[in-house]
Amino acid sequence: MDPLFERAKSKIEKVGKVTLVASGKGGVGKSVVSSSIALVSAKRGLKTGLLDLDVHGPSIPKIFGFNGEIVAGKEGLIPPTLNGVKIMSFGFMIGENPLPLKGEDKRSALSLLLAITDWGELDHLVIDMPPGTGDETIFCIRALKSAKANALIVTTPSSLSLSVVSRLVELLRGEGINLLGLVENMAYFRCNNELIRPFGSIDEGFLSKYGLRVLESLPIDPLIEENIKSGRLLESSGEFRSKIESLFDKIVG
Ligand SMILES: Nc1ncnc2c1ncn2[C@@H]1O[C@H](COP(=O)(O)OP(=O)(O)OP(=O)(O)O)[C@@H](O)[C@H]1O
Repeated sequence: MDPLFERAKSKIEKVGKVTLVASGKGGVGKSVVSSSIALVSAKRGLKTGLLDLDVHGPSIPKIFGFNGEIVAGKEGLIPPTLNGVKIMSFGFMIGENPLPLKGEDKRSALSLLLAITDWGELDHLVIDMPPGTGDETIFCIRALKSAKANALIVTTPSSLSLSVVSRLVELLRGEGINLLGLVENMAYFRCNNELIRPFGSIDEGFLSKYGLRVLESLPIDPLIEENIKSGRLLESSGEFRSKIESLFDKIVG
């Protein structure tokens, strides 16, 4: 038994609700969706944390516009609170530098981050998982499964993005994680009142084959990029924001 791994697991087990946000491919908007869910969760009055477990490409500090330093207290690292959300990320330790870890060292780093973060009291923890179905995703799923987490898979409707979703579905279900469904991101935009879906639609046959449902379809919102640059993700993005609120109602209620 690895004591660090056990400590990491027990920390997460104490949280009321845990939402894992996973994706088969990188770049589909997993971090944007996790951050948005966490912001809505905090706005609804839940004590909310957001944990970025992406070792190689952590985006959460950028999305929240955080450049400060984190501090350690008696019980561990104290996650800074930004826009009502407590956030923790490898990005705080490495800044813009690469984290050249492999195999066992990477797993130890993930256990350490889980074990030494002092969340205090939390109602809801949103976890931005590493992308893909590799080693670190499997490790994180095993560390988090005893917390009775619910998972979401973020994908675009493109055939390439969907081609890896099935593997992730099987991985999550094989590890006994409750999979709530898919979030179809960057699914459409509106032009002259016409709804355009540049990547097409998710095939019904695919959904029924894997027993999945699309929980929400999110638009391509050009304001997101601007909002990220100013550290205010959900500011003034009407349709995207209302869809995230509706997604939150479906997954947390
Ligand atoms: N609905 C959207 N509309 C417009 N831009 C979006 C949308 N969702 C995400 N983006 C943009 O797409 C890019 C990738 O998003 P994000 O970093 O969240 O992806 P990711 O899946 O977490 O990637 P990775 O796992 O590789 O870190 C970002 O520049 C983000 O601003």
